[in-house]
Amino acid sequence: MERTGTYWQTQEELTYGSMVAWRNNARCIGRINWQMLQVRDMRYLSTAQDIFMAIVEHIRLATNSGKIRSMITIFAPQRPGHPGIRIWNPQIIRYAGYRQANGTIIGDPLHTKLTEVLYKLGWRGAQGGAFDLLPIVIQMPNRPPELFELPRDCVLEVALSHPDFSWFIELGIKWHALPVISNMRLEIGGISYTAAPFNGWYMGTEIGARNLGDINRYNLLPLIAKMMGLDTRSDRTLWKDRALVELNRAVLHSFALAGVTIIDHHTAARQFIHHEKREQQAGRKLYADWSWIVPPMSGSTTPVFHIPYENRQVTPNFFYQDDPWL
Ligand code: HEM
Ligand SMILES: N/C(=N/c1cccc(CO[C@@H]2CCNC2)c1)c1cccs1
Repeated sequence: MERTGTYWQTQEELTYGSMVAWRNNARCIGRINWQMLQVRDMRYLSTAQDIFMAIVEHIRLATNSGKIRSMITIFAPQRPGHPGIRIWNPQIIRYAGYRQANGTIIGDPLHTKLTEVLYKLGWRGAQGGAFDLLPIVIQMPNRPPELFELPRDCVLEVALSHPDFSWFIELGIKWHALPVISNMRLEIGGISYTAAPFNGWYMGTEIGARNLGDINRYNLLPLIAKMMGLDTRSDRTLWKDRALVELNRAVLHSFALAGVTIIDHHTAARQFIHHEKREQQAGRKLYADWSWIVPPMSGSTTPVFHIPYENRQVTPNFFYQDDPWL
C-alpha cells in the first residue's frame, strides 16, 4: 500500500467479493442465487484482442446451450491515477439503432447514440435490420478504442411464438438469450474493476414489457393489439394491458420451448421474498430499491409491491460509470 497505493487481491477475495457485491445490489430481484456465481479471474490479460476472446468464451460458457450459468469475468483493476479498462457496450449482446434521415429508427432506439459513435469509428451495420448485433468496443487505459465483431454462432437468439396465436411467429420478433452487463464498475475492498462483465438469466418482463413494449424501444404493443383485433381507439378498452400480457406470455413460452433459462416475474418475486427471510436468518439486513424490485407489469399482484423496502448502497457493489465516449 505505501509503495504502490494499492494491493493485489487473492482469487478468494475476488470470488467472495463478487458474490457479496451481487448480494448487496439493492436493485437486483435475482439475489437468491448470489452464492451460485462462477467467477473467472482474467486480470492477467493485457491486450484488447485477448480480452475480446475471453468475452466470447464467457458467452459460450454462460449460455451453455440454454441452461444459463451466472458468471462474471474480471479483467485487470484500475491503477490509481489511471483510467481503467473499459468495454464501451452497456451489454455484450445488444442490437444497433439506426436513425434514418426522415427521423424514423430501425433497430433498438436505446442504442442510436452508441451506433452513431461506432459509425464515427468506421463501423458499418451488417444489413441495417432491426436486430443487427453491435460490435464489441474495448478500450485499454490511455489507448484508442478497438472494435471486434462477435461470432454469430456464439449468440443464441429466441424467435418469439405464442401459445395460442399462430400468427405471432409471422411477426418475425426475436430476442437474445443472454443478458451480459458490461459497463458497470465492480468495487471490492477499495479496488475498482472497471471491466467485469456479468450475466444471469432474464426475467420475462425485461424483454416483454420493457425491451419490446416500451414506446421508445421496439414499441410493439400497437401492432400486437391490432393483430389481436382489439379496439385501440380508447385507453379504456385496456388494449395496451391485454397486448402486454400476450407479449409476455409469448416471451416465456418461446424461451421455454427453446430450452433457454428464464424466470417469470411472479416466481422471481416469490423467490426474492424467500431470499429476504434467509438473509434475516443469516443476521444480515437486506436493502432493496422498491422502484426497481417491483416488476414493470402487474406490480400489485406480486408480494414485493406490498413491502416498504429500505434502500441503501453498501460495498462491495456494482456502480455506474460515465459513458467512455463522452
Ligand atoms: C441469476 C439471475 C438473475 C436475475 C433473474 C436478475 C434479475 C435482475 C433484474 C430484473 C434487474 C433489473 C434490471 C432492469 O430493470 O433493467 C436486475 C438488476 C441488477 N442485477 Fe440482477 N439478476 C440476476 C443475476 C445477477 C447477477 C449474476 C449479477 C451480478 C453478479 C446481478 C447484478 C445486478 C445489478 C448490479 C443490477 C442493477 C443494475 C442497474 O442498476 O442498472 N444480477 N437483476
Ligand atoms: N437479467 C438481468 N437484467 C439486468 C440486470 C442489470 C441491468 C440490466 C439493464 O439495466 C439497464 C440500465 C438501466 N435500466 C436498463 C438488466 C441481468 C443482467 C446481468 C445479470 S442478470
